[in-house]
Amino acid sequence: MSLLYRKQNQEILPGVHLIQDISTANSPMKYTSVKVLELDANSSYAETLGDFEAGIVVLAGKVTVTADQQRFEGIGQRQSVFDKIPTDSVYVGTGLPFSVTAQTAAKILIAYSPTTTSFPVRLLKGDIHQIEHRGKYQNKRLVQNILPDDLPFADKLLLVEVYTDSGNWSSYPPHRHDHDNLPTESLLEEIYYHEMQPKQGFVFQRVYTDDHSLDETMTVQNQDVVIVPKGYHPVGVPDGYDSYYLNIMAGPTRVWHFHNAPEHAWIIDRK
Ligand SMILES: O=C[C@H](O)[C@@H](O)[C@H](O)CC(=O)O
Repeated sequence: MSLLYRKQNQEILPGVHLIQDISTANSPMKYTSVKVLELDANSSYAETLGDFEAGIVVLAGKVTVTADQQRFEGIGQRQSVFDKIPTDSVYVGTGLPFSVTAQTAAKILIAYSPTTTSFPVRLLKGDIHQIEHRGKYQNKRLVQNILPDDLPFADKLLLVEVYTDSGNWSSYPPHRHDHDNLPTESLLEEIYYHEMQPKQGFVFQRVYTDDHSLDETMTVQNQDVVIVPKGYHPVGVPDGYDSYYLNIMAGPTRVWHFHNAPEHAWIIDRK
């Protein structure tokens, strides 16, 4: 079973192009699903959620989102993820209908997690994102938190975007969060939606468990998705290219407590 899902490009509605669609139907994931859509200007996508909550992230362009009688016009803060400007998102609670209409050519990511617990629809403006500059030496990365565990606005979903510049590593030193052992470690599945700049770039991502029963190293390309049902999941970015990924995490408890691989934890302690 590969953990790597290559980008597709299927016009599912007039002007609506499906880039990724990963769910329990075509993956081993139980808590997380994702769609990535590219919308031509003036095209629309609509859906009614079943027993799922959703986070709609405006990766690029400007859109209008309607959900549960609310309307959020002209949301989206950037033309490319590599503008490194925190963007806008909309949280939609379980069982509700929503629509997205593109005002400009746009790209959206819809993250889903199963739940019957209802939270209110909410606009998550980019300017509330908590920004972090993590790492040192060659593991520096910029983290823009979209829906972190200290924002009590969702039942299961956690959303974060990470920028890793040329020659650096992220999700590094390797960590896992696949043991339901709070407060030490939480069990969270994870989905990585990747983009590269320039687009022909690639990154290496390894997903592996302590016993190496799972140990897959992938060459990941622009708009590919890597799923992390369990295990450590470091990302290495070759010289000359910059990496972006958006992480969707969810599990039994909506808290991010991770465990660093002990043999690599020294990386953090360097002065
Ligand atoms: O577990 C979270 C994901 O691996 C990334 O969001 C990671 O934390 C990003 C990073 O710190 O490099």
